[in-house]
Amino acid sequence: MSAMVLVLNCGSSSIKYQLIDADDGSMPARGLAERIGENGGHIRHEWSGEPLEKDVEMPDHEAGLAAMLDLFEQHGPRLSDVGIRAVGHRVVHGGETFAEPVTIDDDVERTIDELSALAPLHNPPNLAGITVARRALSDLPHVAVFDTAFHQSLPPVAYTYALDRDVAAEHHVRRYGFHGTSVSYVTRETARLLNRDPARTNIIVLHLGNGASATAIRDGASIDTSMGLTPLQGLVMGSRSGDLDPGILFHLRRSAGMSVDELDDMLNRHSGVLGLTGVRDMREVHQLASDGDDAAKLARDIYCYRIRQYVGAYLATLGEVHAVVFTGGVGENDSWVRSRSLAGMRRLGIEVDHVRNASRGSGTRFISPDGASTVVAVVPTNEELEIARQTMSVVDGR
Ligand SMILES: Nc1ncnc2c1ncn2[C@@H]1O[C@H](COP(=O)(O)OP(=O)(O)O)[C@@H](O)[C@H]1O
Ligand SMILES: CC(=O)OP(=O)(O)O
Ligand SMILES: [Mg+2]
Repeated sequence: MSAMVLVLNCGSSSIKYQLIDADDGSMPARGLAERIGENGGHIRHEWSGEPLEKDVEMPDHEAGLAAMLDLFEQHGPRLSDVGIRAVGHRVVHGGETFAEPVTIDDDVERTIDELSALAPLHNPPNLAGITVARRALSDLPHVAVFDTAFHQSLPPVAYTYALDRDVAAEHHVRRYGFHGTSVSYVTRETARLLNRDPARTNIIVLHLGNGASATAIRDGASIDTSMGLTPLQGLVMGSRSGDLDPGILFHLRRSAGMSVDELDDMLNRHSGVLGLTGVRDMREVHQLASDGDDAAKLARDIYCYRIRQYVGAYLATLGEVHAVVFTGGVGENDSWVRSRSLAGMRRLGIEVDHVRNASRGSGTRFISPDGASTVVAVVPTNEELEIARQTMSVVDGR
């Protein structure tokens, strides 16, 4: 029987979708609907041959999903023809409730809704996608796969903030961690690359995309990670600040009169690389830097400095590290960031070979010298395949 899954990743103004075979990773179709709820809606639908580009106004996620299903019906592949088995949904926050993927029913939807307070940017659009997809594709099982699930193995010493414990307990304040679906995939791929049993492998995974995180893996399980209660903590990101002194918030509240919503918006949407430079894409930052822009040079140095500090922290946490792995759009493509982040760590067993690092491969590859005590590698992530696999594991009970 086929293992074909429709994977949906619904963001606040976009729907990313892939039709993907959980068994062999083949991907007959994929696409991206953008500018949902704004003017100038657009869908790019890729199936055999030239990608199809279409302008279509999508006032909400329901309209976005309807437009997507229309493209499948009109241009193919028709979902009824490909033997699709299930729909897999990316859900960012699963709180403490979900340590595993689950089949979605009304109760699960309600719980995801309740968790929106902990991930106001991510869970509401995830949920909107689920609600409309369950209605439109009502004869298929729908499975939620959570970014937080893989990090449920964190020990209390890593997930507990040093706050009033009663307040923290009442409001579920703890570190949850995100990007777990990606990190889980990359962990398994890395163990395979090293020819090691994942359950005996220690890895530092650097997922550097729009959001960015570092995770310490001991014996195949996540034991610490840089994102926290929300995906705002940790590394410097495209538009998020990452770590800062919480006192800054009180200072800006009192001195600049900024409201909580304004602070939230600034830290999540106008900080990080964007706040420092005016552009969010690392390629544009490099362009500015090579044109002599000092703010861009400083921003990329800060970006790499934060990564290196987390690598140092997780070396200390893990004691022994078999691999440091880069993934995500920046991690997979940006040799400058990789080399700058790990420069001067030879005495800690970490070294980047500059020829290997600079070579323009696109697949999984070592970038450390032969015989290095800690391997440095680039391992492209595939969150959609991981979501498809986890979805099928729920559907088939396998
Ligand atoms: N060739 C490249 N060099 C440097 N950075 C890149 C390159 N390609 C993509 N990126 C970065 O990757 C980011 C997107 O990462 P990705 O993991 O695809 O994002 P998402 O979190 O949306 O899945 C872009 O914003 C850009 O900064
Ligand atoms: C949780 C998170 O940060 O996701 P993304 O990188 O897709 O924004
Ligand atoms: Mg991402």
